[in-house]
Amino acid sequence: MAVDNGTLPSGTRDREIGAEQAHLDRVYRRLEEKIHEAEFLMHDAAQRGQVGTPGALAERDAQVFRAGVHLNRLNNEFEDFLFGRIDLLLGKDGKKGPDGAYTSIEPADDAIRPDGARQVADIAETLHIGRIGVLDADFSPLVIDWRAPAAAPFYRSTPVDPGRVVRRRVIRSKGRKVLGVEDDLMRPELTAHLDGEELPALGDGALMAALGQARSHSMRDIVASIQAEQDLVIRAPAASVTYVEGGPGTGKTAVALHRAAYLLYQDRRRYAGGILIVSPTPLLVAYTEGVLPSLGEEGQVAIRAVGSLYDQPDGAEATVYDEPPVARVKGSSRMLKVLRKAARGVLERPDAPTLLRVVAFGRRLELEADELARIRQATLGGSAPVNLLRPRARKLLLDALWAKSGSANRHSDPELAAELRSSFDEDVASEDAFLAFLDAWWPELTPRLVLAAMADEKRLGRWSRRVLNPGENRRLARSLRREGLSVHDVALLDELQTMLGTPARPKKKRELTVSDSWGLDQLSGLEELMPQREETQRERAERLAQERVEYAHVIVDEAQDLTPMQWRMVGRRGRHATWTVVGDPAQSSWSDPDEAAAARDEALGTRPRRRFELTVNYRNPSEIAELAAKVLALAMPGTASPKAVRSTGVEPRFAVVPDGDLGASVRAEAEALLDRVDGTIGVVVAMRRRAEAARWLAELGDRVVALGSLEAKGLEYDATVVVSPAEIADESPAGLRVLYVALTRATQQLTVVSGERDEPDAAGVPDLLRD
Ligand SMILES: Nc1ncnc2c1ncn2[C@@H]1O[C@H](COP(=O)(O)OP(=O)(O)OP(=O)(O)O)[C@@H](O)[C@H]1O
Repeated sequence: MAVDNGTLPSGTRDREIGAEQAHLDRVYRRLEEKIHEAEFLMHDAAQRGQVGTPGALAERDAQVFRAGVHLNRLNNEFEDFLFGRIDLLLGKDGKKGPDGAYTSIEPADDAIRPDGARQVADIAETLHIGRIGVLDADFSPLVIDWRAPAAAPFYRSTPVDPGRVVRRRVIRSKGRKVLGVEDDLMRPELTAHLDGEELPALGDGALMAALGQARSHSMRDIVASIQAEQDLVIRAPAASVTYVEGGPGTGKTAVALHRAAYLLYQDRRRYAGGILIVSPTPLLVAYTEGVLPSLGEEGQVAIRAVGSLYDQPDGAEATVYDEPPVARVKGSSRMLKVLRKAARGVLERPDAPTLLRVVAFGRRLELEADELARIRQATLGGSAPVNLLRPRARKLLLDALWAKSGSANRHSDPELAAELRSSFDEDVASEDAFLAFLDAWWPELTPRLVLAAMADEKRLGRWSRRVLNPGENRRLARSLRREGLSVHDVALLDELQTMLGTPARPKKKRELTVSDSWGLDQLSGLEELMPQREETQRERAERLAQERVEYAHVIVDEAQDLTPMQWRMVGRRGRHATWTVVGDPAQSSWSDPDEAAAARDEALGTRPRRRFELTVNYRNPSEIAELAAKVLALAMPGTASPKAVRSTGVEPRFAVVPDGDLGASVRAEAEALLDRVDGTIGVVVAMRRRAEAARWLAELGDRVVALGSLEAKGLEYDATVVVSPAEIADESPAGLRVLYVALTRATQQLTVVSGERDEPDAAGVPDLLRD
């Protein structure tokens, strides 16, 4: 095989790029034809509109909508629209699938022949892979959608198990221009010919090219370089629970996002119910938000931070992080018992009315405090949602007043007696005094109201007796008195919403949009180029959350971090869903992983699990991965680190700061890194130093970001500065695991800054990072 190690004729690269350019030109010509088809459709639809019957008008609207979306999409110049190519040997059975490609994975027995000492073969099929599929006018595939079965060998083939693939090529293009190609040979020993010419291989391979690129503040898709073990997860059937574990940088988040796009492609009808991706922080949501649109999927997927899963009526967002001891209480399933008592006990307010006085049948009737308390207790028996018990409370009040009125024995005839009772009820229940009393005595409760009541330490103490100790009770009440919602409060609010229930109200009918009226059945021909919805991802997420619907598939990223209460909240959104759960126990910031695992199992129910493991670290160079492994050995002895796939030759740097001068030193280290890397720099500090660190770095521009250790979850930077490992490790019972997360965020360079507390040695290496 002709490999480009400097020996290939100089024109080979230009010729190969020229061939790909010719193919891309052909694809664009075909796309232009499709634009004309779409324009024709719009024109035709406008004509139909003139007919004027309601049916014709609706049809016109639908057609104009579809054609408009279609045009829009086609007119967009996709970066990397076409990104891959595979050159394949003849298949075993010579059969073609619906996309026009041969279906066999294995080569035919005589595909490879000996030729003296060499093995030779002819390329029987060349497929181009892209973000969406495009068929030529004769239905031959010009571009295969990356999610189609025929594209799977592009990802699955390896030199150990090449199947029919001889050469895998990644094509770099921008708009209509091919910029370069990177080849990987799956059968390097083979001399293969295409159209009589020997097949050359150019470049160092696409993966290394992708991994070496500078990072920005948005994650990129990895569609051109998905690796075989990742592809297995992405294409796993969506039955029950797909469970994926892997260390830092193994591509769990990337795989989860590509899986969402794959599932939609596979079964759009099934996932019309929506896919929910739960992410640990708003920062990670912002970082990953662009990946699905780049894969051609937006509308059906909602990416939400776990702290904004429950929509506040006032649109408030949870921004506060609780101190670890408080977070531990709020996240624990012990809170369930406390919340149940609070949701009911909150009706006993100090300012609740203690006397009901009405006039009925000309008599004054009264119910006093102890009678009212008995009625409340009788109403609250059982576990029905409190807000739904108001009609029952009203009924029991009327019963008690009726008994007091002495009218029960006025008639022996049951019909007359019933009539009298009903006119009594009508009289009393329409009386202003009764209505005002009911509103004050049994108001409609909101989760925020109950949480606010729990801020009163004495009342909370009554509800948490024998569940929380006095110290926990005090800290919890104090945290609820503070301004702003914490991330952990959100799961409590969501639980309370379930306990309180929402009284039935007349429903506002959602406006029927064109895309709703146009069923998926009716799509034809052009759909490979069209998104199905006009809503953006964010709008869709907001609408789904507002309607509090359940989802058809739930993907949980950084699953190791969900607390038991958060698992309950997420579980309620996927009671009938299939699930993909990705995580790494070694990165868990939750202090009691066993309790969280039990809650996870409860949320996922008895659905069978299919487990996958990702084993290769694509983020950190080996120099950084080796340092992080020392903390892993302390945090989770016996756990294997993922293998780093590359090395940069740059060892981590250790800096020691005389106490008191931390800010200036950290700023100097970050500034130095600005010259050494092209992309972003993350400075990770203990949570309590977040605000301070933002001030230290304020003038360094937007390539530098200050992060609390918990906020660093899932993110990555070209370079990181980790400030005082000991401070991060001491901050919570899960501190060593949080430090492990902090140390594994860099793609190029790492600087560790230590203070006295870190006990650095002469070389500046802190105690925690020494052998
Ligand atoms: N096949 C691949 N080709 C190119 N880049 C890849 C590939 N797989 C992963 N990466 C890159 O490696 C980095 C780490 O991926 P990702 O963030 O998905 O890992 P993770 O397992 O979620 O990490 P963590 O557990 O630390 O959050 C990302 O920049 C991602 O784009």
